[in-house]
Amino acid sequence: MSKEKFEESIKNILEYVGEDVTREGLVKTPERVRKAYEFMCSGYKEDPKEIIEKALFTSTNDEMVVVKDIEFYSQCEHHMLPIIGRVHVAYIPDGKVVGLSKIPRVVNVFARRLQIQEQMTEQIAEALNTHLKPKGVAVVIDARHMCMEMRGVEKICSTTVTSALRGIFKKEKKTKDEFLSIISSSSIK
Ligand SMILES: Nc1nc2c(ncn2[C@@H]2O[C@H](COP(=O)(O)OP(=O)(O)OP(=O)(O)O)[C@@H](O)[C@H]2O)c(=O)[nH]1
Ligand SMILES: [Zn+2]
Repeated sequence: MSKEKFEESIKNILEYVGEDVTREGLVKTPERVRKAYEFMCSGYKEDPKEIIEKALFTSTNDEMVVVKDIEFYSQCEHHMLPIIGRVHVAYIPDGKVVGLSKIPRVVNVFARRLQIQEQMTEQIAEALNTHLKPKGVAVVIDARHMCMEMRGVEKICSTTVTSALRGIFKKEKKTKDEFLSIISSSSIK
């Protein structure tokens, strides 16, 4: 789709809500919104395989690696309103570790799309499981949904927690419990 068509759609929305699209503050709004959407949906153009495989390092470490409190912004696919939260990721290496920064990068790939939280949780776990091939991977997301706060049911104190477990995290309660105890101190601010 062309940039012009996108911007025309935003003008239509502004008119629909009763705005004067020619007033000073709004003249550049369609262009600004387009650029914001290009950024917020840039994850569609990114490949998690490339991100992970670029920074794999041989390691004999086989203890749990946890990257917690990775903040993210996404948008729900139902209302296109923000989902704001934190992702906690753990894996147990099997001969290879991944560059630490690549984990938040993978989170961004899936956050910067239209999402539902359950799918985003699965996609992060699946990408790491497939391309890092660890003994196990665990992903927990704790998030606020603006479609449940700013409108609709209007519940501002409620957060949603989702998880995806693979390999040893699924099989061994001890491993899962260790992960849960490491992330238990985290909460959304
Ligand atoms: N499972 C799941 N549901 C979500 C997520 N984000 C938003 N939703 C829900 O998607 C549902 C869409 O329901 P609909 O009844 O079609 O939409 P609606 O009339 O706007 O619903 P209300 O939000 O209840 O006013 C709502 O219950 C939202 O809370 C998500 O990440 N996961
Ligand atoms: Zn929603």
